[in-house]
Amino acid sequence: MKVGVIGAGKWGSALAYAFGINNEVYITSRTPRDVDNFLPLEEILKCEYLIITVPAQEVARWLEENFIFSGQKVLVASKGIEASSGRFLNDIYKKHIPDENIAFLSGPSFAAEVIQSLPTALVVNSLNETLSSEFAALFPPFIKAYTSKDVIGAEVSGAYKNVIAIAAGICEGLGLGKNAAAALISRGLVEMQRFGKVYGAKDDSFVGLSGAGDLFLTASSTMSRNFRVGLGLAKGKTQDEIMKELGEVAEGIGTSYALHRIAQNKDLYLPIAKEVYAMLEGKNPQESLRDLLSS
Ligand SMILES: NC(=O)C1=CN([C@@H]2O[C@H](COP(=O)(O)OP(=O)(O)OC[C@H]3O[C@@H](n4cnc5c(N)ncnc54)[C@H](OP(=O)(O)O)[C@@H]3O)[C@@H](O)[C@H]2O)C=CC1
Ligand SMILES: O=C(CO)COP(=O)(O)O
Repeated sequence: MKVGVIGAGKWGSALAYAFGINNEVYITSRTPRDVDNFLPLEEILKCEYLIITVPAQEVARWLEENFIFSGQKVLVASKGIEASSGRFLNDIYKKHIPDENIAFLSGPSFAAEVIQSLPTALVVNSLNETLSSEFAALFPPFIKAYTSKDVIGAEVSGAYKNVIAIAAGICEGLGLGKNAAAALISRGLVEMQRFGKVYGAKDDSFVGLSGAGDLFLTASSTMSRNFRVGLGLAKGKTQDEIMKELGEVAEGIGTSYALHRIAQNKDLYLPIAKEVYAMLEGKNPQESLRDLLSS
């Protein structure tokens, strides 16, 4: 099968490697690179299957300026909610790609492990079950691919866990201990599930790979960029300093701003997301964690 990957950052490169095991894979990116099978975007758009890894905060503009739909089957592999509008990715993509042609990838998947062929299990989420199965069949043997119709559950899980990972990084950075981390992560899971319910997400997605699976991974490891954002905040670094050091995308930042916007508009109680937003805006992390964890 001809698969085109859009975005040659960490995740796009890892997915190009993984899908390349059983398929003919080509890759493109905003910045041209000297890597195998690199093609200009207009050539990639001719592939039957597309995997898009453009970050959530950039994708609306990218679609407007670059994407032409011509029947491609699309797997969105990014995770996040647009800060400037509070829109989910499936809302943004709707304008450009019909529901039956689009799927969303979720589950625990550090690019650095996927590119070493280390095993994991992921979920392809689409309203079109045939499309999910088609994408699931393209995965290499070291990735067990499940399918689900709960697009919104996958989206909320993938985006919200990044915000909880920032909180967990702060908890670690402040040396609050494993009990506090476990308390924060499990409350984070409940918080994202409660948020997802507002949008009709299914409980199963939160207790499975998309929710708990990805949350436990991201909120407990320095391999996570979002966790490292939290470590930086705990050390008193500013958002700008942290982003400069990181040099990669940390979607939890934009998503925290998106959740703040949504919580205000819909009058929702999102205590951990609220404190992460406040810390990104300069609140003292010790004060924030005390507000979260003490009675
Ligand atoms: N890394 C991981 O382990 C995982 C990441 N994800 C998600 O995948 C998405 C991408 O992450 P990742 O690849 O790791 O991030 P990186 O920071 O490694 O790469 C970001 C990618 O986005 C592209 N990009 C950035 N801004 C624009 C823009 N304005 N227009 C077009 N392309 C743009 C970059 O292109 P260029 O470099 O050519 O400029 C690059 O390919 C995120 O949503 C992330 O949450 C999901 C699961 C795992
Ligand atoms: O989504 C991820 C793993 O599933 C990657 O998380 P980070 O972006 O925090 O590194």
